[in-house]
Amino acid sequence: MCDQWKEEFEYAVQVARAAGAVIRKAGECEIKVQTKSCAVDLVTQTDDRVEKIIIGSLKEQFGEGTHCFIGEESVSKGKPCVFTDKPTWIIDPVDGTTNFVHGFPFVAVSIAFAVNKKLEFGVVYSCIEDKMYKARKGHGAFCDDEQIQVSDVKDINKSIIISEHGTDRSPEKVSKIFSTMQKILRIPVHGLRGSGTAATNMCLVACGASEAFFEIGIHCWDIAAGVVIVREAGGILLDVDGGEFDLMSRRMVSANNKTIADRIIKEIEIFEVVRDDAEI
Ligand SMILES: O=P(O)(O)O[C@H]1[C@H](O)[C@@H](O)[C@H](O)[C@@H](O)[C@@H]1O
Ligand SMILES: [Mg+2]
Repeated sequence: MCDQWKEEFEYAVQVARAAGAVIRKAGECEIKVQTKSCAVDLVTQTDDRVEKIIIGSLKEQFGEGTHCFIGEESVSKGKPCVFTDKPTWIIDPVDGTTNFVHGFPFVAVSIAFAVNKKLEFGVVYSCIEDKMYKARKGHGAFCDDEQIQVSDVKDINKSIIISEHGTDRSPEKVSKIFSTMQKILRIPVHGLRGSGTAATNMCLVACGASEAFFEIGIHCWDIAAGVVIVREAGGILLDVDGGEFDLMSRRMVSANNKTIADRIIKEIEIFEVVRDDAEI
């Protein structure tokens, strides 16, 4: 029983590695860029192609009927984002599409698996760096074959904090995001960072390179795999108001410990976002 989902986990690692190879290869050719919700929300043929490869191989391996799939590109094409109790794969084929387009070298494949709405495992393949982050509930978190752990820093003044500004550039949101960043810088913290991929940002918290990553506006596919990796590395997840973390809420603080999380939360200026599972 304790080894439940081991086969799915190991297969997800293989699929993520193969998907990463496709992304690397595609990055060597001309990239045709299109936009989704706005002029800075980029998508490429590679995003679509890689999502089809991942979902296709998972369906072939585990059968179509019993497993459900939430994939960034399928949802952006109108597939409802419904999170049920059924075994569900949550996939971001190319996390860091803007980085991919620009040759900025942080791009990740993110694959998570949940049952009864509880995340069982997560795989984040940072494919340009060639680093495979993975974690299964109760089995620890790893980068390649090395076990990873969050940092033990409790003093916010000795921390590096990660955040991102996302693709919504409405003046009210941009000003809240930057006001929060200013307040955090002035605590002061050692530094503020952002890799351009939420999945990778979470792995940076999990391996102790950063004490916390927070963002409002991310989607479940950006962070689902990272959630398991952070938890299994000893870290915590909270909502941006300090309440319980909710995968569909598009709000998240991941941190090495509660002291750091609470201190960051004090500074976050919250703005409204539409939930991933909202009925539209
Ligand atoms: O590259 P994506 O899969 O679209 O994910 C991005 C997201 O769109 C952006 O809002 C976040 O700030 C980035 O950290 C994501 O990973
Ligand atoms: Mg993403």
